[in-house]
Amino acid sequence: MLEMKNISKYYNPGTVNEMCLFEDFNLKIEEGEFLSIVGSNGSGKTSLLNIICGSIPLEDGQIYVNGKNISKEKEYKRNQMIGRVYQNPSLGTCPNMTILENMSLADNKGKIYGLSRGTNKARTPYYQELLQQLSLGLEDKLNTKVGALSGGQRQAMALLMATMSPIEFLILDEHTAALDPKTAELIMELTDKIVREKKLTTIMVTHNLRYAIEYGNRLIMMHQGEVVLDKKGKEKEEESIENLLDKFNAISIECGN
Ligand SMILES: Nc1ncnc2c1ncn2[C@@H]1O[C@H](COP(=O)(O)OP(=O)(O)OP(=O)(O)O)[C@@H](O)[C@H]1O
Repeated sequence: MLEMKNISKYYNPGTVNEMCLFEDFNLKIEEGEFLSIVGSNGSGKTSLLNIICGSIPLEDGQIYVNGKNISKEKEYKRNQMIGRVYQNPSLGTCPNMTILENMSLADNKGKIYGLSRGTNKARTPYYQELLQQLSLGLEDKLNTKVGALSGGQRQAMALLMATMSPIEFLILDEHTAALDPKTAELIMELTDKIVREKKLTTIMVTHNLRYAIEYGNRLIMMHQGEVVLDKKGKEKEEESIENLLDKFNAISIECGN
């Protein structure tokens, strides 16, 4: 379980550009939950993910994982229990390395030789088996540089690589936003399959309201650093794109947009 308690986050603190994004923010994510996060631009979605991953500092508050306070843990340490997939497919893979080398790198995540370029030949059949599940034919292109793959193929690999080592949390930061509709659909189906198989606690930021409704078992909407809608279970199942759009409109009107 992940718990964010009394979180305060300021950007540019102590300067004329100081901006308070989160003030006494609280969020609890249960083990095995698949949480979709939607919200207007600038509402704090990516900052929230960065706070969980330890990529940005906090002014105040604590983050607990299964009761353990990890607020002071460095990003690289938290990365051992977190798999993250970004909007840009290049960020989750090394374009100058081959598919085999990338798979090996992900396999070695968290180990002392984790940044080694060398590959463990004995693991090759296992990597091929994993790649086969993508149904993209990548298992036959092990020596192809990842930079030569399409965005969709790279994102499928990024997803596979992020979830190869044992992790507690999968963090998806608009991971289908840069893909064409058909490829985005494929990546979402693949995401759902991996999340179910590995029973991963998942946090997905998306601007795609249909994906937010269709996938996962909890949906929150953020606005100006606050959760303005939180639906779980049956309530979430009954949620519709129209309702979400109405909520978006209501928020915009409140803001005078
Ligand atoms: N490094 C930074 N320095 C200063 N302000 C920042 C920084 N990063 C984010 N912000 C501000 O914090 C607010 C929230 O940004 P964030 O990127 O978390 O929003 P978001 O909901 O992910 O937006 P989007 O949907 O556009 O990706 C915005 O007003 C943004 O300008």
